[in-house]
Amino acid sequence: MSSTPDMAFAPNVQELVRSDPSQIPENFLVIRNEEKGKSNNTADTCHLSSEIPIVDLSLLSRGHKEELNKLDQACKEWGFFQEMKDATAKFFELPLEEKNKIRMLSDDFQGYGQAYAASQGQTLDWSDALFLNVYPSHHRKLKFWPTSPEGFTDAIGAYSSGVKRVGDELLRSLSLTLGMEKDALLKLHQEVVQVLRVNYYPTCHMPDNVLGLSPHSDTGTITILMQEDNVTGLQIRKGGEWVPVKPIPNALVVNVGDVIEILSNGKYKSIEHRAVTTETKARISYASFLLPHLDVEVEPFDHIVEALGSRRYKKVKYGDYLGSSFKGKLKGKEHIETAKIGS
Ligand SMILES: O=C(O)CCC(=O)C(=O)O
Ligand SMILES: [Fe+2]
Repeated sequence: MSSTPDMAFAPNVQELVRSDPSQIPENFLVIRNEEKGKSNNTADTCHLSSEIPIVDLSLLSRGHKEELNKLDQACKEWGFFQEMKDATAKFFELPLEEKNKIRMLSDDFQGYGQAYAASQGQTLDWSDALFLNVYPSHHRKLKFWPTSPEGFTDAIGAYSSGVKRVGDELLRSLSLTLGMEKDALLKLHQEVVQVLRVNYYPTCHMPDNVLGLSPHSDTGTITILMQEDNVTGLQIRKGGEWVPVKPIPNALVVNVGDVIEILSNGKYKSIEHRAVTTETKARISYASFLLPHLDVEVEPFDHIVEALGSRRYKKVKYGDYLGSSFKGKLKGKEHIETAKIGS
């Protein structure tokens, strides 16, 4: 996985706001046509948030004693979730030159910087990010891991191991839901690749004129997102509307990614989502992307194709699919069109 972000034209957003909170450089300005005349940052669409399904993880594997034990373990990692939040907040408060010690380089997407600054002239997102490979462990490049504040590396490790357990459990449940034996998806992945992206969204004095993160779907299998409890920023597109996903304390948000859409032959669609900023509160979110090994060939399952009557997606090598997604700017659900038959 590699990208070529050219940080020369993508400024650090946190620093921009720190130096002059009233300036918004032109290349960040977006025209949000779809919301003419109303602000989606406010509460007017919040009631829709209640339609987002809430799944109690402990019920997913009811009856499987062994699974329950594993979940119990995963939930005990909850303390590590708070440690992760505390350490991350301290990291982002460090001076820029300190954070830049682990900045993204042009030949790797890992580190601290502005992800998806893919080409000059594109609209930029109002956020900075820390991007790290966490699993398999031998993918970790520790030179990009923050050494300050002290203990941050351990906090990331503990948090990611909790997320991994939850992720394995979700993949087992999804296998059953897709009509297969419970380890089918885990086997298909060969080894589940887990990548962490910590997003930092500074405040913006004109939040309706920028986007924290442009609309996109995640290219992996599922994404497990931890949000802060006290500020809403994530929105999902549902029935043509942007619906805010209000944080629920101690709950993780699970997004279905493009890989599930392909494997399920479109039965489950990847979720289009974006992040908005607010005028008064900076926001941090923690996205753990679970992906197949890059060599895995992803194509619709035969039994689902037979049931639906036609094959709608091509076979794609996951590494190629992911690699080409890094080349352009995030654009809604455009990327998955390249995997559709007839495209
Ligand atoms: O900040 C959020 O809630 C969304 C993050 C996200 O979509 C991503 O990192 O892919
Ligand atoms: Fe996302």
